[in-house]
Amino acid sequence: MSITRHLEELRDQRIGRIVPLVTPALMLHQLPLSDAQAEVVLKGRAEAARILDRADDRLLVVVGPCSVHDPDAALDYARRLAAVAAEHAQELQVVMRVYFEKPRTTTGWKGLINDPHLDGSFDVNSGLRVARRLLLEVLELGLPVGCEFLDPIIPQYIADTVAWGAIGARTTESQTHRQLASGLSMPIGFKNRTDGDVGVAVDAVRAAAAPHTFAGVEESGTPAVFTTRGNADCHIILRGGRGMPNHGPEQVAAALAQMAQAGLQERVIVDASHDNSAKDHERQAVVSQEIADQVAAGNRAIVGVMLESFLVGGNQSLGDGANLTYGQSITDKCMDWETTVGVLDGFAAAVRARRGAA
Ligand SMILES: O=C[C@H](O)[C@H](O)COP(=O)(O)O
Ligand SMILES: C=C(OP(=O)(O)O)C(=O)O
Repeated sequence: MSITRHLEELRDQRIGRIVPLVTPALMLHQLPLSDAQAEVVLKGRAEAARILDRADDRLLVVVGPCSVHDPDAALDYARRLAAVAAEHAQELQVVMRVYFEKPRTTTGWKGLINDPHLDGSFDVNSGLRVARRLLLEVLELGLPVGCEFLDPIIPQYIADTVAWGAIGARTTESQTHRQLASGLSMPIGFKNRTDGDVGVAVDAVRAAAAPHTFAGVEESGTPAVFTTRGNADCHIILRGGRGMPNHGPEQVAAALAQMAQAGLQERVIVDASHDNSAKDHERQAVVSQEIADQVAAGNRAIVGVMLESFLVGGNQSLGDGANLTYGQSITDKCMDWETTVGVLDGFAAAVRARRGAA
């Protein structure tokens, strides 16, 4: 058997297509951060870290669509959010959820970077460009952004714009993602596992705090061995699991006890969506109130909340990508804008009450 034939039969047996990908360096050169935008990121990261350390008694509020599928609608949302964030700046640090990578339970649309035209054409080069442009536009409004990191090379294209990051429930247990978090420049929240297990998120926080060495891709696109310094700003996010919530006082206390037992700072972000609201957007406001009540009663370990919110409530099916309702999610159900404003008012009032109780 010839060597060529040998290789043909050995390699890429299940690869259908390979398309060249723009390098991170080229994308950063074409879409650079301005000084003002960089300031928003740096300030956002520093404020988030101070809140996590309880040196700042505000709440970190990560709020925005489940996923971005229409950059115009996301920017429209960002403009409204920037105004409300400024109103509540004394009580809340608002970070907009600008999520481009969707982890799926089985299959489904995997986000704007993976399939920006929403039609299965998987134009990842455009997806990265559209995503980075939107991130810069949101920063231009003075609003820091939060992203979930899923694919381990995507941070090279966008991480410089991100003030706070998440590792999702499906990847919290993954060594690859813990290593990635250990080298990321912003605070990272680890969700509890989809079955509700909080221990894996606690383990993840410990793992990500340590230095790691692993293979990755440099800004130039060259493969490289990275050695990280460890990320001290990691924390857990309670999102419920297997249809059951874990945002109540007992479950929050139990999660904090697990953290203390592991020698970690007692601090937690609570997600009002996902299994804490049974993925029902109308329940999110109720769950938010239940979280706000704990804050108002003096719980200082609840340092932040996560909300899924968009212009229009609920969600819609992507279908063939045509005739979509403007401003409505194509992934998880979101609270509508008016409800979101009320929920943010409620969290700001809870922070004032907590201060009063201190
Ligand atoms: O938050 C988003 C979704 O819950 C997550 O991506 C999983 O979605 P799926 O179960 O619809 O695939
Ligand atoms: C995917 C998400 O959540 P989880 O990992 O908790 O399912 C999300 O917040 O978009």
